[in-house]
Amino acid sequence: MSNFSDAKVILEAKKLEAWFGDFQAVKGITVDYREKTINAIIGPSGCGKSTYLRCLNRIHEEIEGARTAGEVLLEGKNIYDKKVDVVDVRRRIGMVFQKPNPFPSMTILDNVVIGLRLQGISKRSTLLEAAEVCLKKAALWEEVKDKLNSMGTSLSGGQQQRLCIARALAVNPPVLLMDEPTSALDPIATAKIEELMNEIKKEYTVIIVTHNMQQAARISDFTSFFVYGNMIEHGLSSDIFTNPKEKQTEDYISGRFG
Ligand SMILES: Nc1ncnc2c1ncn2[C@@H]1O[C@H](COP(=O)(O)OP(=O)(O)OP(=O)(O)O)[C@@H](O)[C@H]1O
Repeated sequence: MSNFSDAKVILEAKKLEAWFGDFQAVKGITVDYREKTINAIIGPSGCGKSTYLRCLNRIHEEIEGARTAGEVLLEGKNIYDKKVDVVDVRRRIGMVFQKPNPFPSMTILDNVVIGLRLQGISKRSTLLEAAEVCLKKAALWEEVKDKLNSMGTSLSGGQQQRLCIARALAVNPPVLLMDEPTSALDPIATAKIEELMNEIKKEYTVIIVTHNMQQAARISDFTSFFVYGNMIEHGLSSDIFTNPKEKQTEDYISGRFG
């Protein structure tokens, strides 16, 4: 099995810290993410996984009283640099949330192409072509191709989540963050999303928070194990799930802790 040592590093967290007021939720995380890999983050509830993920595209700072320290380098450039445009950061590091959140007043088509429209693309044929490509990548095209003008919210939960994935992919982000994207879905919808992740990783780097260790083991190339804001262990998923270095990781994956 590949250890991905030839793959280019696309995103790096360096001594990344996060606070809510005086409470430190993320405590100095340093890690590299390689291009076209799936990276899982696992750990007990409340250990800072979502907060850490939200620091990787500067969404954390939107919460009142929240702040960060350290650096996140996207293709070598610190996204926390004062000169950096936050909107551009969030375009290049996309996000899919736990609960599917299609824009309620928009059709399926408009949901997918909203990011392109905001970039000034208005030609209908270009938007339709882009929508088809993204909906195919999100494994939703066959189910919606005859009803692109129906409301996004008319779809099932699993379809809505795939619509949100298509929407995130439309602006071609090199990195896609996913925060428990299947936890609100049934096993069939979950399996569909796991399948499409193998397609997504041909072009994108994915960082996914999941509570489901079988899911992490099945779909990810690398796994990080977090406890109380610290990263206890990070490595190839094949090692973490079969031969972890740290006792705490072993206890967690074997269900003795957390
Ligand atoms: N808006 C907030 N204000 C204050 N504290 C918060 C806020 N959001 C999260 N926290 C705290 O920060 C810590 C980390 O929370 P976070 O949601 O990142 O954990 P998590 O590992 O993603 O948890 P879970 O697996 O349960 O989703 C927790 O102690 C939580 O109570």
